[in-house]
Amino acid sequence: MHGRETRGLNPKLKKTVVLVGMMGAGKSAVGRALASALDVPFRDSDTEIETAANMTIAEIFARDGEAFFRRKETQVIERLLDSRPAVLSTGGGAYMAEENRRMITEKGVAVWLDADLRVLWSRVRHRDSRPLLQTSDPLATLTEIYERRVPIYAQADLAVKSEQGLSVEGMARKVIETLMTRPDVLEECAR
Ligand SMILES: Nc1ncnc2c1ncn2[C@@H]1O[C@H](COP(=O)(O)OP(=O)(O)O)[C@@H](O)[C@H]1O
Ligand SMILES: O=C(O)C1=C[C@@H](OP(=O)(O)O)[C@@H](O)[C@H](O)C1
Ligand SMILES: [Mg+2]
Repeated sequence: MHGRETRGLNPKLKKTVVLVGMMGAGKSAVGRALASALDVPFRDSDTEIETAANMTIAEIFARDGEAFFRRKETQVIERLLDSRPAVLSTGGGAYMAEENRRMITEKGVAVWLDADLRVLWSRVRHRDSRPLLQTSDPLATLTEIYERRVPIYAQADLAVKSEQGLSVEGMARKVIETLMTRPDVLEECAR
């Protein structure tokens, strides 16, 4: 799936697609594939924060704390929503802030990548890059975060279910199919 060759269609993105959802839902991986398929820029709020600080997310949490990280996250999302339509992958906690939800829905469209706990755990369990999961029982922590956040993610404008076994490209295609139901977001143009 490359550029505008996607399934012979010529989709034109009219609003920034903002991917939200849990750690491991695939926001970063699917976001990159989606941007490539739609031929639009790809941005990841975590990467933007890391680049600006010249530190990893884990280092920022350790040195400056989560509250500092959340302030940077809001600033980055606000800035990125002001550029031309793109795919913006957020960090898993970004959608929890009411201010962020308001900005995202005003200027873009929020798409929840909805994966169940088992799938999420299988994707995050071997990674130590996520400071919130550096606890004595990371599965219990992930479960607690999941249960607390799901009702908020459910407020997203659109939701796409991420099943075990579906490839990143397959998931990007599923997101495009969902976006196609919203002509105010993704317009199918004649060649
Ligand atoms: N169908 C899929 N959707 C999303 N991620 C997948 C899928 N299949 C495998 N993965 C892998 O799961 C991980 C998801 O992590 P990531 O994209 O960093 O998620 P997030 O940014 O939401 O935390 C990546 O390593 C990705 O390659
Ligand atoms: O869920 C969260 O609060 C977080 C998710 C991470 O991003 P991913 O969802 O891309 O892993 C990153 O922003 C940070 O570790 C906090
Ligand atoms: Mg990510």
